[in-house]
Amino acid sequence: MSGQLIGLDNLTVAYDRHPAVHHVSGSILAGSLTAIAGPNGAGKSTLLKAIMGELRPAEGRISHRLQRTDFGYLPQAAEINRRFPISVFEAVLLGAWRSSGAFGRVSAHETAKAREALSAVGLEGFEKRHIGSLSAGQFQRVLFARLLLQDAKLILLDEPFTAIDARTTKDLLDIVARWHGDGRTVIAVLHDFDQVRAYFPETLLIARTLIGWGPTGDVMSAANLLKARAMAERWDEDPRACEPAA
Ligand SMILES: Nc1ncnc2c1ncn2[C@@H]1O[C@H](COP(=O)(O)OP(=O)(O)OP(=O)(O)O)[C@@H](O)[C@H]1O
Repeated sequence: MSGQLIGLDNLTVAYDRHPAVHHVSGSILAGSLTAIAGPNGAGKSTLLKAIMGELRPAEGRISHRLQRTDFGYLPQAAEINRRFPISVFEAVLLGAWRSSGAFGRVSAHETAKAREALSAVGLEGFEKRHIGSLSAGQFQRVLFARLLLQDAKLILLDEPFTAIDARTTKDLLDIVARWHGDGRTVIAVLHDFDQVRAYFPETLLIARTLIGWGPTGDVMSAANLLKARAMAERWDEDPRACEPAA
């Protein structure tokens, strides 16, 4: 692992002036594999979208030297429209736009790489299927194949294993490990603490404010998890409350 890839400096992100993420500072190191964990409504997806550049900071800043094409982003399943009339193979080839351009011709090399990516996610033979006809797990495999083709330096995954069966999750976690082994930087929003502990060396635990960020074993302590839960209970009592517990 080398130096900082992304710096967060006193980052606050808001919707209609209501902060969802408060005053987060820290570094994502190049080549790191980080889970973002926290209760529902903690600001995990908001933080990921801010890192992506999809949401602008209300306060503070995000610093990096990455190009737009260096980011690979997998949104939550609910945010993806599967009625788009394209085949599995076409969906995977969308990952090649970095080299082919949005309307460019796809080279034989990219076509071969798309086939390779489909094989890596266990979807050989699915090339012509319409994406709308796939199961949730099969579709998630397609999206991972697309990311494989994209060749991004930083890969951001928002709840990639929600509603995905154990076998598919294991296969996709192997791909995450492969990205990490290749030296890519991966950040994933996850709900399953066992997965976080088993596969992610670093964790950023958030409950609107940062609770901990560092080695997973230290951050996912009983005391920190209790603190996160207590903060979430406070929002349930008063949904507008957004300042951290003292
Ligand atoms: N587009 C939006 N407009 C207004 N408020 C939003 C918007 N998106 C999220 N929020 C609010 O911001 C807060 C953080 O939401 P976010 O989706 O980032 O949380 P999360 O930790 O990813 O939650 P979950 O685990 O439930 O997916 C929540 O109170 C949510 O209602």
